[in-house]
Amino acid sequence: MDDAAIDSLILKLHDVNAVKFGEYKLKSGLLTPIYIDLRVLVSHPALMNQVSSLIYQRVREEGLQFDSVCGVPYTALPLATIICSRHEIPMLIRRKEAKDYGTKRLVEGSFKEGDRCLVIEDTVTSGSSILETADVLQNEGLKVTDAVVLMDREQGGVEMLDSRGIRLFPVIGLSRLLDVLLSAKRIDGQTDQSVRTFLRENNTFRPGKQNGAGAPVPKKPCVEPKREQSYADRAQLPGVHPLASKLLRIMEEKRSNLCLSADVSTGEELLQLAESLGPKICMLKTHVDILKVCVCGGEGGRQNARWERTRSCRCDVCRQDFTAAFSQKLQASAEKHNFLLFEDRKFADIGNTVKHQYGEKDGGPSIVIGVSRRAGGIFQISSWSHVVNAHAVPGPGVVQGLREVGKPLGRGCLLIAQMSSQGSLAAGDYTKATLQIAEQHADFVIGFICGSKITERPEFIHMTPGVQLEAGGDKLGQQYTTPEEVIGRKGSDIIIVGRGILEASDRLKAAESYRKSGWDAYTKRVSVQ
Ligand SMILES: O=c1ccn([C@@H]2O[C@H](COP(=O)(O)O)[C@@H](O)[C@H]2O)c(=O)[nH]1
Repeated sequence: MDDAAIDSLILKLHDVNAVKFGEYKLKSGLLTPIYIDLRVLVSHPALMNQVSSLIYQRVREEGLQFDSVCGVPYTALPLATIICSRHEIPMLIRRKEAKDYGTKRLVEGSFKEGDRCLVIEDTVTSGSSILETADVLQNEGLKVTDAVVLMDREQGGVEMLDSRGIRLFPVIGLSRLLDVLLSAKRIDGQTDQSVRTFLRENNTFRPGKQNGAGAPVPKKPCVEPKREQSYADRAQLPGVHPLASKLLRIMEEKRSNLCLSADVSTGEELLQLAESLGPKICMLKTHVDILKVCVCGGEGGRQNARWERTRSCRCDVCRQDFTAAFSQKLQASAEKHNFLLFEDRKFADIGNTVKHQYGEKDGGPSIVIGVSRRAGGIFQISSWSHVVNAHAVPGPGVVQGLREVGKPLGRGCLLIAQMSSQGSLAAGDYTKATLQIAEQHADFVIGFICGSKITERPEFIHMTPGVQLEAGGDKLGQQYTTPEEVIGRKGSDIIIVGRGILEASDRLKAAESYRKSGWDAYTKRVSVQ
């Protein structure tokens, strides 16, 4: 890059107060002695042009290949617009929130599945804002492997993104900025030193890493490689939920991070799947409301007495599948083959209601307005399913209601932080709020349903649906990503696979392929990092 142009830009940025010294709060809440405020650029069109040119120069120098450009909202949006307009490159706009009318898209602009999108950012600290935008783009089927940033605060953003498969190319590093301001006597030696100390001591990824201004990202990381904790390590962490610990141990023992989504319509087939594929999986996910249930209320077999007693009809009319005996068989199979049961019920009501839907604390009948009623409905989920899940949309009360029933039984809950379906609204701030609810209820919430890792806290388990051996989708908006992508690049822990296995001609062989792909991606991840 043109050193003189960069030095001159640094001084101009200082002139317009885009570089401030004092005490400022970063997005993370951390107090910093230097603040880069590139929002002021919009009032200085000549400077905007200069910044955009230098960003584009960096793109060219690195020979980056892409089909479109997306600026991280909001400050980098006008920069991306100038670059795209000047060089006639298609641009995409990532919405921070989906509209509640019209197309409800999170990414505006035209693109095809698999198109490569280059991300542009104004300033990077930890890299989380770039990652957030990249996640949204990737959830829409775009490939994001490269990003360019004007100002790198050299606090671990490059390394963090590198660990998530995104190369970040900075135009200016903070050390270079300090050098220039010091030689121009814009700052004194004391300020220079205090900022450098702050940067050294506040690396958000790995302490001590300094990134040369404008230097290309090293092909190999020049920091000590950090090994990610294995499932077995995480199972032993103090404070990890006992059920999460059990699941992590099962995964390690069975060398399986595969959850089978057994979306079948008869109990017989479900039990047969549990028996035959049990050895390959760490978890069996059910939708028991797909199973045939009694439609005759016991009339069909004139077995009313039995129906009242057992809720089990088995007459020739309805051949009810979900019975107490059935759930016992399912539990026996889970015990025998060492996997957990997960009823994918997706609770989404107020605490008081979900408590009744989930079951009873003691499993007995409850009296409601003088009528004997068995809470938990016909499925009695809390009595047999180790894990359930909930949407965060009602707020923390949904978890509190489920916890009242599930915690005494040793059950655990997954919160739905993101969904695999196209146009899902569970993204961005919603995902963050979901994480907060989980953190506040970590004695019951064991992890998330999500597209990628949403927290570095190792006690939470990330489970990802929408997985097939080839990326793609179905006609109703389901989007598929591969096990390598989900486990290897997106940092999730468990792949949830349904039709990829259920529709295979040899289900056992298919389950073994998914088990192996998921496991191989995990072993690569824990040994490489
Ligand atoms: O975001 C979500 C949440 C849940 N699911 C469930 O996972 C399976 C996926 O089945 P496939 O046949 O592999 O598509 C299904 O039970 C969904 O209800 C999801 O797909 N996405």
